[in-house]
Amino acid sequence: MKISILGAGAWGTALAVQAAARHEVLLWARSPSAAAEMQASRRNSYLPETELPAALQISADLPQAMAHAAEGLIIIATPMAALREMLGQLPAGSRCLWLCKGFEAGSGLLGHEIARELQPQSGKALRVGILSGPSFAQEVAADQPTALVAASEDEALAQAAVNIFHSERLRIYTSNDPVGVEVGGAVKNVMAIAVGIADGLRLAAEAKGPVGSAPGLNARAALITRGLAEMLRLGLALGARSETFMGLSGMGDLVLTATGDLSRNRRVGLMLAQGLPLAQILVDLGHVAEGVYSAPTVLARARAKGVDMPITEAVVAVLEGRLSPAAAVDLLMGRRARAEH
Ligand SMILES: NC(=O)C1=CN([C@@H]2O[C@H](COP(=O)(O)OP(=O)(O)OC[C@H]3O[C@@H](n4cnc5c(N)ncnc54)[C@H](O)[C@@H]3O)[C@@H](O)[C@H]2O)C=CC1
Ligand SMILES: O=C(CO)COP(=O)(O)O
Repeated sequence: MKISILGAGAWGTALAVQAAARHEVLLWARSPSAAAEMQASRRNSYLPETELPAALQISADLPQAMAHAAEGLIIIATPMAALREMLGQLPAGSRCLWLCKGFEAGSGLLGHEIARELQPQSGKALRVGILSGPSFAQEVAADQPTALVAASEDEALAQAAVNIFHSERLRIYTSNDPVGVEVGGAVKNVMAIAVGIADGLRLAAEAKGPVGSAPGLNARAALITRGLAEMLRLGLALGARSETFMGLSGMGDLVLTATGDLSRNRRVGLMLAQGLPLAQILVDLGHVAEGVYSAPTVLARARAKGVDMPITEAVVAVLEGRLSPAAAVDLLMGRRARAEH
């Protein structure tokens, strides 16, 4: 199978390395100098520990990448901000899965909504879906066991993802609930920032001496659980099925991202708790942290549907500098008592 992966960040590169063992894979980087550097060194600075296999083709030529997989599969591995641009350039009839997790800033749309918006304009019958789930790029590149879910209204496309990627190290499940899978991927990033903030406050308190009333492990479990409740509420309001949120793209990815220090979104929260300014955090990170861009749109869509998302609201207030990390925790703890569901 010929596969083109558009976007040579950490995740696109990890999946390219995995797939290159069994398929003819071309990895597209938007920067010609980055592509040339990868070609020469067989390394990518976004995933520095991983050697790029000799069989992996690298190119900065987008038409060439599109043509390579005209009869195969195109994977969009850019940040969410570039998904619309990439979808808009797909040749008619392409089969495409994207890896980005988030709501588009500005429009507030999920990936499948953007794809739907583009279909009638271009007259192209695209076949699209999402590949999501708990998957740190570094672990996938290192061949560590991982499970993902391929979601599409096109059952044959989700099945194609299984045929292409399923292996002893990478299990691919299918889902016909793209709304649920996308809401899970977008909201878990916001919750990872929230948990990072709480954990960061605890670490800062521990460093100073007796912990006092700083958030502890109880607070972490509470944030993850109530974060899942927010994710579920928004998902149901947008038409998702509840069982999707108990799966890999919901609870699975939420637990991974909220607790795993490889998460960039969690690291944003940890650094916010240290009092670092967001602009500096984003520069230091060197990678995309989608939750930063999605949080306001998650909140806007929740408000439009009358869905209560207090953790998301607190994260947005911290990101916008309207609330300190400590005040955000106090605000969440000070909410009136209510039934759990
Ligand atoms: N890194 C991970 O473990 C995982 C990431 N994801 C998702 O995959 C997406 C990509 O993440 P990463 O690869 O980790 O990001 P990254 O920050 O490592 O790399 C981003 C890449 O996208 C490129 N890029 C940025 N803007 C672009 C544009 N307008 N057009 C084309 N390319 C552009 C950058 O040059 C860079 O190569 C995100 O939505 C992320 O949430 C999903 C699962 C796992
Ligand atoms: O989506 C991810 C793991 O499934 C990666 O999370 P971060 O973007 O927070 O690193």
